[in-house]
Amino acid sequence: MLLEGKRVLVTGASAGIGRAVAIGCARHGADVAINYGRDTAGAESAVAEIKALGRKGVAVQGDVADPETARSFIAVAVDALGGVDVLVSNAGICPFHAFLDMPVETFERTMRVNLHGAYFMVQAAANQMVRQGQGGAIIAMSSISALVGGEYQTHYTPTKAGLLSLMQSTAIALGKHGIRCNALLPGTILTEINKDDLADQTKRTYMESRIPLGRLGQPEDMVGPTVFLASDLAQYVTGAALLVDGGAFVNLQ
Ligand SMILES: NC(=O)C1=CN([C@@H]2O[C@H](COP(=O)(O)OP(=O)(O)OC[C@H]3O[C@@H](n4cnc5c(N)ncnc54)[C@H](O)[C@@H]3O)[C@@H](O)[C@H]2O)C=CC1
Ligand SMILES: C[C@H](O)[C@@H]1OC(=O)[C@H](O)[C@@H]1O
Repeated sequence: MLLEGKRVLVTGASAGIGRAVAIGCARHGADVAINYGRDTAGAESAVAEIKALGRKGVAVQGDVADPETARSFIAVAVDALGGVDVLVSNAGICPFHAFLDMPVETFERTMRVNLHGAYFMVQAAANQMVRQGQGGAIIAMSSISALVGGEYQTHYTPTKAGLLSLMQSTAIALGKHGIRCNALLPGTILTEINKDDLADQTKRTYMESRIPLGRLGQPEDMVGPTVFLASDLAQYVTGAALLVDGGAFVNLQ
């Protein structure tokens, strides 16, 4: 039980990677609070799974783009779990769109959810960890897209590069408090975020062909790397970036 006694918060955890990670952390002994956007049924079923594992669980609705959401999420989590040891800043959107006619609203919303939202969450969780005085771990769900581009992701990839940079700077700012900050860089993981994009069978086959391990990722593939970075096994790991992509990034030819 690598996370026994730890209080873990995960944003955007009603579905996809966040949900798998939240339940996976509970499986490794953590009590878990989840933030979610709109999917109350998904959030409630995730909490039910966490509780079925014998752990505490609580779900808090809120749009991460609103700074107030971060304050209320941390407050409810502290009330329900007694404190915060780990934050997984995971909530994100990727509305695929061409660059030349990118709507201003799509650009701004993607920035606000993915980057501003993570900034507010990381800041609020870090302040709570500093108040507790016991250190902590912060993990941002960045992406392989922090390192490489995407034709229909010109609004999205900068947010993922921004998250990687945020973890590097907060690792420096928070090291003195014993708070570790790291970025996970998933490759292509099969979730709602890319369901429409990968419905194009030609694109899906091409993406699969680029992966040395021979398959696209599943949300469960993100659990082990998250648990590791959240756990004391990673006690000397901060400011790091961990690719979880089946080898896609290094596969030039
Ligand atoms: N699926 C993939 O291939 C990859 C995903 N990622 C990142 O992983 C994270 C999770 O994505 P997936 O699980 O794939 O997608 P998903 O669409 O299945 O899940 C996204 C989650 O974020 C929540 N969310 C969206 N907007 C929100 C908001 N404004 N406030 C609160 N919650 C909100 C959704 O409710 C949902 O629970 C995202 O940050 C994404 O950028 C990174 C690399 C690859
Ligand atoms: C949503 C995309 O399929 C996914 O998002 C990322 O961050 C990956 O790089 C993939 O492009």
